[in-house]
Amino acid sequence: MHAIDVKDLRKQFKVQKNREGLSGALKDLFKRDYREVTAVKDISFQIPQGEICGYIGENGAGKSTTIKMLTGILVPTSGELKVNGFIPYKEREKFVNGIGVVFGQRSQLWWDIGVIESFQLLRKVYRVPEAEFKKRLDNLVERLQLGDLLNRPVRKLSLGQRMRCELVASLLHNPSILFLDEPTIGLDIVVKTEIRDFLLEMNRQEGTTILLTTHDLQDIEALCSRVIMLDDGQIIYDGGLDELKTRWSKGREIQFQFGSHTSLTKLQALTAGLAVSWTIDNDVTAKMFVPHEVSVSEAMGRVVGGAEIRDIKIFETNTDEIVRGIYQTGSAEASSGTVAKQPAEAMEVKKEEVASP
Ligand SMILES: Nc1ncnc2c1ncn2[C@@H]1O[C@H](COP(=O)(O)OP(=O)(O)OP(=O)(O)O)[C@@H](O)[C@H]1O
Repeated sequence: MHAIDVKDLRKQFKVQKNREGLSGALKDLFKRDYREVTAVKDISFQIPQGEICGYIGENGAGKSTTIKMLTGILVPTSGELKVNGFIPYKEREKFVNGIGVVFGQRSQLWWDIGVIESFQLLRKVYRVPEAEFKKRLDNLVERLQLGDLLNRPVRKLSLGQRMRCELVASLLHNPSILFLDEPTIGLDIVVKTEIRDFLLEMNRQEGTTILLTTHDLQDIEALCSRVIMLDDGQIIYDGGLDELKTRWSKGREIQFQFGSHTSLTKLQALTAGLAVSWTIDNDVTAKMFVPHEVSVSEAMGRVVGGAEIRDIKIFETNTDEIVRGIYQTGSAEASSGTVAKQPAEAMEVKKEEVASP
């Protein structure tokens, strides 16, 4: 059984149209016009147990709407979804025991009471036996170094401290799937690193499945072996991070430090016939850009065979730049021919939009 199984999932919202001017406002009072916004357009994917998958896309791509459907907050307009074998919006009571959720911009802790009291309340909500709760809490408190924060009210915590508490809160009932929506937003690099290390360790030790939405691609680099990219409600890429880099990076840059004075003419002569380009940094340092269609080893071989080399640096492809490039060009399908599908014809909203509590 997959941890998450989604087939042709779609979500449409009815949004009220506002007519212009005073007469428009008056007309709106008597007869409202609506338009439909399709936030998620018939997407399909499966996530096996124990995987950490990044779910990325520009603002408004449909990430949060998907997470809300997966966690039972929203009812899909059409399509199928199963999380831990349950249909989230139908079987909520059984379902919530197996999942943990952290929304980076919203707290699940009570603002004015001590952290430990919030945890105790959550223990009751999830019906975790006291002994099991204590064992789990001690372990999480140690791993996330929360010791002296437990008695403070949440409103007195820094963002980093609160986020570590949010993680503990989401894990107290030992869920097998964790949904994280922007878990490192606004945090400094030290706390971000602590949280990433903790998540990795938990995934390795306990096999927790994690679906992570983030705008911080370093989160993805640090944690995810797989990434699903959304654009305008559709999946435009689903695969490995390395493959994403290879497929969309334009090439590699290699910096050489030479043993003696060099020049553009000399370097171009060395790589004559290859479609590489050179930039001179100073008398002894230059960068060679090798596009994908040219073999890196052949290009390097030519330079190494024809000049005295002191040092070579190969620059890693920068995921930020690649992903931003894909966003800017609109749909990545244009350049890749990956998963993307055409949206189905608009469908009527058949069910309640928001799941009943
Ligand atoms: N309750 C709602 N009513 C109407 N439209 C909505 C509602 N929720 C989301 N939308 C619309 O659906 C689209 C997808 O929104 P969603 O919040 O899922 O995107 P996102 O990828 O999570 O964006 P962000 O990165 O900004 O959080 C947007 O056009 C948004 O305006």
